[in-house]
Amino acid sequence: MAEKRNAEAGPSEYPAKRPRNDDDEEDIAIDYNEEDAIPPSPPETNLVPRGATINFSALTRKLAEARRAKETEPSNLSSLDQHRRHQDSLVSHIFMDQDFSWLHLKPDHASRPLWISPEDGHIILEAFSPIAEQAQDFLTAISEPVSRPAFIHEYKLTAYSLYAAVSVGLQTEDIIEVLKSRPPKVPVPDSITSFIRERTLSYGKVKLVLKHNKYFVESSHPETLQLLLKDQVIREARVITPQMDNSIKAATFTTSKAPVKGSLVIPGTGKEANKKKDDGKPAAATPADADLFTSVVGVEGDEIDEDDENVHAFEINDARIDHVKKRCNELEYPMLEEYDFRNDTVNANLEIDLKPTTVIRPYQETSLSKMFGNGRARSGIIVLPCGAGKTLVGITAACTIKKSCLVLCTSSVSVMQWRQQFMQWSNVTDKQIAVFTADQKQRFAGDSGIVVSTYSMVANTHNRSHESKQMMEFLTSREWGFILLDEVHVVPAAMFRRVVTTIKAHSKLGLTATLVREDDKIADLNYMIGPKLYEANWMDLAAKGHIANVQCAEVWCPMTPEFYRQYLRIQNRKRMLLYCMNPNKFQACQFLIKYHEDRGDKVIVFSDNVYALEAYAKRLGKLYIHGGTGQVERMRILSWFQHSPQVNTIFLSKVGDTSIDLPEATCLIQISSHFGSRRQEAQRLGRILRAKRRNDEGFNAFFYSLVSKDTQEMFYSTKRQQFLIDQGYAFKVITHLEGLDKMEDLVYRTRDEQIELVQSVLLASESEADLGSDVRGADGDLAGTVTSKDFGLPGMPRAPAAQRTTGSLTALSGGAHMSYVEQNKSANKKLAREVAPRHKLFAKREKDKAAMKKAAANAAR
Ligand SMILES: Nc1ncnc2c1ncn2[C@@H]1O[C@H](COP(=O)(O)OP(=O)(O)OP(=O)(O)O)[C@@H](O)[C@H]1O
Repeated sequence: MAEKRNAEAGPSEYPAKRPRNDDDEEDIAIDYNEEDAIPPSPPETNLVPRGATINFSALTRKLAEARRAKETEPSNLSSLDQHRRHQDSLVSHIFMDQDFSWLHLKPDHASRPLWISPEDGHIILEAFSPIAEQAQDFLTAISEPVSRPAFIHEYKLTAYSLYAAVSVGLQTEDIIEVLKSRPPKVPVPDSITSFIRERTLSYGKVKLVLKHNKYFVESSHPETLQLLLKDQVIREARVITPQMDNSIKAATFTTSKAPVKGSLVIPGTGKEANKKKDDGKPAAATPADADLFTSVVGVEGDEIDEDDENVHAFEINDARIDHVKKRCNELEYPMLEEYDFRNDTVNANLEIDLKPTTVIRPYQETSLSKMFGNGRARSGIIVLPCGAGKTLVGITAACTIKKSCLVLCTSSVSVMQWRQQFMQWSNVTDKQIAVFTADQKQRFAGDSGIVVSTYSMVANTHNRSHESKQMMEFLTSREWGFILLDEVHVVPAAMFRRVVTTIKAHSKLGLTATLVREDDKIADLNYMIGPKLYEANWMDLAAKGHIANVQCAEVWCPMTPEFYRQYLRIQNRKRMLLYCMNPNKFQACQFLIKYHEDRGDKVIVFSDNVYALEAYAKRLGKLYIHGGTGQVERMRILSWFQHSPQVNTIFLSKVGDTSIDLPEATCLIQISSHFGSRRQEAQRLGRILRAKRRNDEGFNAFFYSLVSKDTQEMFYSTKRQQFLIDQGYAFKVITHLEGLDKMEDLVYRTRDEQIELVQSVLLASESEADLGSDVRGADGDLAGTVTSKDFGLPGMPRAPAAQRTTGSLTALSGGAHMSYVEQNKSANKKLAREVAPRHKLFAKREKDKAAMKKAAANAAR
């Protein structure tokens, strides 16, 4: 369904201009499809005023009465009786089934920061409590953060979060004990303790370990292995060697087990969450941190305590791994994957280390301690905010494992960045690191090394060139110690499956900032990659100066009468073009650019809609980059933006959402975006979180979303902000920009100009309204022309005077048409079968192209 909508939404930038050939298929489109790609039109009635009235005095009165009633409650009533009794109280009808007044507060509840819902496992934390920080560490380990604004945080206990907790070494009784002890204001409801017991009983009891190139199912609970071996699928997959007899005791053999070094402490409990395994050293904010880091990235073999007594294992056949994993999942004994890399003598070591000058930050270290806490590499996902340095986390992990490593990312730009960062942070040599992209198919020298590639290059199974086939053989025929999956959330699960099963890797690490999808596929990652090992708090990192403080604002721009009339009249996609091109938005954008340029900020303006992008950039005299802008031109513009005081603003289409590292940027203005995508909003914000000046005193970065008032855009805008609001960002609403009216050279000031603008929008073809349908660039007619011809920037190399074209040879020969539905491969296949509709599509495209050329000519006039 999501794919279908996506196809309807039009091709996204990269695929739209690339021929359907494996060698050009390295980039995957930034995919904001999922449920909100082409969402149903929101009802205009959803544009509700933000301050509904509540009768607080009546509510307070009723609450006081309820409190009085509770104080007179006989104490020997069972909780349930009390519950029922309160259902009849005056306040109950207000809170309905959310009336939890029957849960008695502990006498010292004011100093306790937690409240746990007995019904759905939601946990509320008072973030202003003195022990909130430690409680937060514990809560992020056992539950999913739902929302973390400044004062009150919300978490949720889920089966997956408990799976993750167990996987990083927490034990059932420890979780319950910590929860029951100091923090909660109310006794922990029985429903919660039994949920935790039920869910953690089997989780984490079984591990899949690759040792000496053999797979073992390992557990410190022999009865669990016995139970598994009763299952036919698992029994048949087991390898029986002559040394083992048939009893489980003999069939399992003991193996080494390392202590867990990281731990979680709630002060006052006197209890560490993983006390049973730990040596008692607290993990956070103590001098032992240095040791912890050593345990993470530089463990010597003899630091591991051998505890051969308790761990039992049986070997399973390599070929049956997938079956066994699947079966264990079905039996509710999901296998944790751990790689005992130091005992792997079969795979060659890779002699790489972090450079002595590389210092990883505390949160990077903590995240890695979750992966390497027991001396082995656990597979899973680390979630860090945009710009927080996920790349270095991945590189440190690779330097710890010291085996061949495959890095997969989303675009060829990222591939080059990963390679460059490996060179920057580690002592890896040129010969040890290779890239596999459309243009370069390198192999590393020697037995071990690093390959950086894209998901598409590895997952693609069609139309491979001879060179690519050979490269794939190289990748699939060997055993990888480590696979690093950058931006794990963007790849549809089907794609993951192919990548994860094609490549034989001992351990997997997924990195992302936004573990959200609008569909339900995010849960697949638990099975495909592993549990979430760590998730950082954005606000904490901002407070500590690791990422910038950002002021977020939504600027409401009223539609001009001419634009609004057309907006109400038109029912097709052009409505979107109308709210993007609203003259008041134009003016707000111009004003904000000027205001921030004058303050010394570097501004990025984002527009998903390429028509609007070009129109704004040309009218305001700024440089722009979109999918059709050639690589050289892109690099030139980005370099001017970074180094020239004359280029302080650039316009970017969604090609700039991810992978563009511009630490100079300090202000973002969003004029058009992809419907309700929460992920895109967060990734865009990420462009300014890495601002170089973030540690200047009182420094703030700025993020503006320009929204045309009383249009669908307001609905989408609210939805988009949700992820960031949950991370603690507050969006201010600006309804009036002080000083805008007095601005000189304000564009579209007169009614005539505005009417002319609305006419040109109406003349534009409907396809111009597509988000990211960057076909102009594919035709090579407009991309980059503003940058090379319209701007004479003294002191900068001038682009050649000749007309630029950015189309490839394939495009010239007509092959580019194939890329129209590139993003949806199954749809491509379908189209290939259905000849007639394909012709129609081509005919429509020709029509669109002609209309576009006409519009471009109009715009140029
Ligand atoms: N420990 C560190 N010391 C110094 N600089 C660091 C450290 N970690 C990260 N950085 C810098 O922070 C910036 C952001 O890092 P990186 O690009 O890895 O972020 P990211 O989390 O991958 O962001 P995004 O999700 O937006 O791609 C880079 O310029 C990087 O060099």
